[in-house]
Amino acid sequence: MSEQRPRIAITCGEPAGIGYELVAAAAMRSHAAELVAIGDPALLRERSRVLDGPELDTPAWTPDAPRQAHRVGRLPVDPVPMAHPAQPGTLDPANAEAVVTSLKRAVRLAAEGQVDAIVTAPVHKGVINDAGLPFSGHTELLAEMTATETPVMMLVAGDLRVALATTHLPLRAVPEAITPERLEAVITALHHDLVDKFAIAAPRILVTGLNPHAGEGGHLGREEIDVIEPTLERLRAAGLGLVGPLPADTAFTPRALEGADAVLAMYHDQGLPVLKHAGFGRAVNVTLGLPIVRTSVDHGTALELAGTGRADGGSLQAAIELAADLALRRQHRPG
Ligand SMILES: NC(=O)C1=CN([C@@H]2O[C@H](COP(=O)(O)OP(=O)(O)OC[C@H]3O[C@@H](n4cnc5c(N)ncnc54)[C@H](O)[C@@H]3O)[C@@H](O)[C@H]2O)C=CC1
Ligand SMILES: NCC(=O)COP(=O)(O)O
Repeated sequence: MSEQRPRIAITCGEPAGIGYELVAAAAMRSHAAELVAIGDPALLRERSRVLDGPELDTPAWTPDAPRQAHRVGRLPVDPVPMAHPAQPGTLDPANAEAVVTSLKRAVRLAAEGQVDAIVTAPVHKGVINDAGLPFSGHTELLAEMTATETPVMMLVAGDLRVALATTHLPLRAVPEAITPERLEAVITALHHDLVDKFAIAAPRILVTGLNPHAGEGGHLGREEIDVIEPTLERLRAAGLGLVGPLPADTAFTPRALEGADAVLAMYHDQGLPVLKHAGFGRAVNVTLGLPIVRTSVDHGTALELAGTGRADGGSLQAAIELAADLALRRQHRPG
């Protein structure tokens, strides 16, 4: 089969944040993939002026455009104009609808096969909700739009992969969200995509407990005994390589991680601080369990850096590279 250069749609994210200038900076580099932005072309040009070099060229793009190689300094844009002129560092709920429209357009393009992957720059969840648009995160929106019951958020920094059993929930809602059904679905999706997307033949997954010391035999919480351990037992019987539930405080020590392909943490701030300590600036957020390829950066909108040209584009670069790899792997999948 002949190899087709992947076409990647990049959403530019919150217009008051660093997304637009990072996307413009990415377009100033060469890529093995074709890049198409979805967002406000005038804002991309404006933010490209804070970077060293000439202004970005932003021709209009439509899905019927022929495939072509990326050209440094040129970024075709599927235009979604902002409602108000965007100011770096100043959130404006009037622009939230355009942000969400860009995302939805990207998901539709991927679902229809017009693009091979999507990469998302960071949005500001708060301002989207302030605008009256209920929004917990890309992960949840992607799941809803693709009818995916159990999306799995996984961040990757080099060899370290950290997936989450729950995503954007208040901490007090976490224990009751960790049901046997949810845990089984998350672990099954994680195992499946480590095999299918990351070509790991027999993944070994470390699973943390929820409570300190993994519950200390039931004296510090019973979720390990009542939910996690029985679920792991069932899945081990089905052949999955699972270790745990492990006390989370030592699950990420180099010794515990030896031979592990991923760690499944029970909630956002149990797993992600470790991952970001290890690889902030080069890590990638990838959503597993979806019928489309989606990667994203490891950081947020960094409002205080917006418009300065000083934000680090390493994670966006890594997200583009991983999206291209995953899209190519899909092309080569039999059937
Ligand atoms: N994928 C997404 O859409 C994500 C969105 N967010 C959103 O971002 C907003 C702000 O979140 P925060 O917790 O403040 O995280 P943040 O990542 O925006 O900022 C945390 C710290 O890291 C620095 N930083 C972030 N990105 C950087 C970069 N590229 N180069 C250099 N320094 C960088 C910031 O200056 C700040 O000191 C929130 O609304 C959150 O929901 C957060 C994470 C991911
Ligand atoms: N901390 C990662 C994060 O919040 C990104 O979430 P999402 O918007 O990619 O679902």
